[in-house]
Amino acid sequence: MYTSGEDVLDFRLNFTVTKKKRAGFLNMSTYNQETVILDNVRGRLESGTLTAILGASGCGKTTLLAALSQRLRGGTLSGQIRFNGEVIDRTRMTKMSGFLPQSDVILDGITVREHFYFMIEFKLPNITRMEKQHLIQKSLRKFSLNGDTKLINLSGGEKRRLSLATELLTKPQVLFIDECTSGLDSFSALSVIHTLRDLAGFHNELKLSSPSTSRIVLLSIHQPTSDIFHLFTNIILMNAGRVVFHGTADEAKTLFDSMNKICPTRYNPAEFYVNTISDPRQCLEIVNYVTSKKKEKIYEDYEEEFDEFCTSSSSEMSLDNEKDERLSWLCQCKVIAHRSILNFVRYPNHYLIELLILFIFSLVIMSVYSNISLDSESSVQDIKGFLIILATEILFTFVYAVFTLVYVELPLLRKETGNRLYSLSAYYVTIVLLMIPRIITETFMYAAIIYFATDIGSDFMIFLSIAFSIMLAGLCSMAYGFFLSGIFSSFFVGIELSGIVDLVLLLVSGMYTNVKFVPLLKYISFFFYANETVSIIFWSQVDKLKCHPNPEIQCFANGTEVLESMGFGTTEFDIYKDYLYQFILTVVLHVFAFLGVRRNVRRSGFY
Ligand SMILES: Nc1ncnc2c1ncn2[C@@H]1O[C@H](COP(=O)(O)OP(=O)(O)OP(=O)(O)O)[C@@H](O)[C@H]1O
Repeated sequence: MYTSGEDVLDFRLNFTVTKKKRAGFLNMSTYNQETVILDNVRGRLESGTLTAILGASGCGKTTLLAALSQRLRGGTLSGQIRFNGEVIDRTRMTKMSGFLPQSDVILDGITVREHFYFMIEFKLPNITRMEKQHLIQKSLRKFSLNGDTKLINLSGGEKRRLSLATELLTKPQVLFIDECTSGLDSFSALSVIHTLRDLAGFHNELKLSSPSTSRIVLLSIHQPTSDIFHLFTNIILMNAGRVVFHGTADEAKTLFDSMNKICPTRYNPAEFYVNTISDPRQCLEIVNYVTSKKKEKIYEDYEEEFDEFCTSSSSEMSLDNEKDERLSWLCQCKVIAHRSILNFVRYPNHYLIELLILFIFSLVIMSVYSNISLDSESSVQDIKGFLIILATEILFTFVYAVFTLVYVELPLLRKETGNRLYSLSAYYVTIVLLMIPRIITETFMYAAIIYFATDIGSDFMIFLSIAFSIMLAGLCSMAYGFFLSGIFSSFFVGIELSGIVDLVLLLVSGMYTNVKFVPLLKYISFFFYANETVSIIFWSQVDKLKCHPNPEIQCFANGTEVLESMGFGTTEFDIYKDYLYQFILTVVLHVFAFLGVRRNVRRSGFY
C-alpha cells in the first residue's frame, strides 16, 4: 500500500440496521431482522493519499464514507475510528473533516459568490471582511468558477467544484467524497480527480493553505476510466459490506495475477476488479487467498487492538449539544435569515405562483358571495357559508406551504446541520419567524379582497378584527404544517395521511356540526378557533335579522341567536379565550414539530 503522510486514520467498523420483514399467511405478520451493512470493515488511510472505494452498487460505499465521517444516523454503528492513534468522536470528526454527499445540495437562487460568502459566515466567523473577500476570490480562481452565476444555472461539474471548494474553506484534514464524478463527462471527471490528487498533497501544487498541507482523501466512484483509475494512490475493493482488497493498483494487479485472474489488455482494470469481486464464488476465493497471505504476512493486516468503544444508535447522539467556537446561536439565525431572504428575493417564482393562486381563490370566492347582504331572506345561510370560507380556506394554503418547504429544505438541512454549520433550533426558529410576515400579508390581502366585495363588508374595524383572527389561526396552521412534516418522514405518505387529520379538525370546527357536541376535541382544531372568533366578531354586532317567508326555515331574531344555533360563544370574552387557547396550541404544536423534524434529520443521516 502507498503510504506517505504524517496523519493516519485507522478504523474498524460494523454497521447493522433492523429491517421489518413480512411473513406468515398473506404476509400479514411482520418481524424485525438485523441486516449487516458493514461487516468488520477495517483499514488505514494516510495523509497525502487519494483512496478510491470501488464496488458494485449497494455494496456499502456510501455507508462506509458516512460511517467514517460520523455523519451516519439510524441503525447501530460499532467499532472504532482513530486519528493518529487517538479515538475520535463525532464532534472532532465533523470539525476536522469535510463530506461531499452524492448530490450537491445547495440553495438555487443565490450566486456562487453569495454562496461562498454565507459558507464563510457559518464556517469562519472570526475572520475579517478583507480576509473573507480574499478567500472568496482565491476559491473562485482556484476552482475556475464565475462568482456572478446563479447556483441554479451551474453545470453538474461546476456544482461539484463549488461543493468541493466550499468544503475546503476550513482546510479539513480529511475529505470524504461520495460518487465524486457522477454526472460529469470524462474530461471534467479527470480534472476533478486531478484536483483531488493535488488536494491530497500528492503533488502539492494547490497551495490553499501552508505549503506542506497534505490530506487524507477518500472517495467512492462508479466505473472510473483507466486514466482516472491510475491517479488513485490506493484502492479499496468492496463487496456486500466487506473490504475484499485495500492497497495500490499495482498490488491489486499482483494479487489478481497471482490468482490467475488476468485483466485483459485494453480492458479497464477498475471494471475488471469490480466485475470479478461481484461474483460471489470469485470473491470468496479472493477473500480466502488474502486471509491466508495475511497469515503469511504478505499482505498488510489491520487486525490491531481496537477497543469496542462505541456502540451507538442514532437516538443516543445529540445534534445540538456541542460547545465550540462556532457562530453564536443568534448569529446563526441572522445568517440563515439573510440567506433565505436573498434566495427568496433572487428566486421568487415559486412564491409568486402561490400568491397568484391565492389571488385567484379570493376572486372566485368574491364572485360567489359578492351579492350577499343582511337584508336578503337567505342572509343567515349565505353569511354562515361566507364566514366559514373566509375563515378557513386560506389556512390550508399555509399548512401545505410549510409542509412542502420543510421537505424541500430537508436535504440541505441534513447536510448543513451534519457539517455543524448551524443548529437545528436556529434553523427552525428562523424559518418560523420568516413565515410570519408572509402569513400576515397574505391573510390581510385575501380577507380584504373577499370582505370588501360583499354588501356586508363596510366596517373597517370589523374587517381588521376578522383579518387579525384569521391571521392568528394562520400562525397556528403554520405550526400544524411543521407538525405534519415532523410526524411524517415521507412527503407522499404525509400528504395522503394528513387528509385524515384535516378531516377530523374540520369535523370538530363547527362547520358541519354544532360544536356543543364536541366539547373538548374542538380545542385541537385551528379551524374551530378561526370559525368561532370570526363568527362572534361578525354576528355579535347584528341586532336584527329578517325571517325567511318559509315557516319551515328556522328564524333568527339577531346575530346572538345565530351564534347559539352553531354552539359558538357570544361574547368578547369568548374571543379572547379562543386567542389564548390557540396560542397554547400553537406552542405545543411547535414543540412536537421541532422534535419530529429533529428525529427525521437524525434518522436519515447527515448526508
Ligand atoms: N439506514 C439504512 N437502513 C436500511 N438499509 C440501509 C441503510 N443504509 C444503507 N442501507 C443498505 O445498505 C446497502 C448499501 O448501501 P450504500 O448506499 O452504502 O451502497 P453504495 O455502494 O453506495 O451504492 P451505490 O453505488 O448504488 O450508491 C444498500 O442495500 C442499502 O439499501
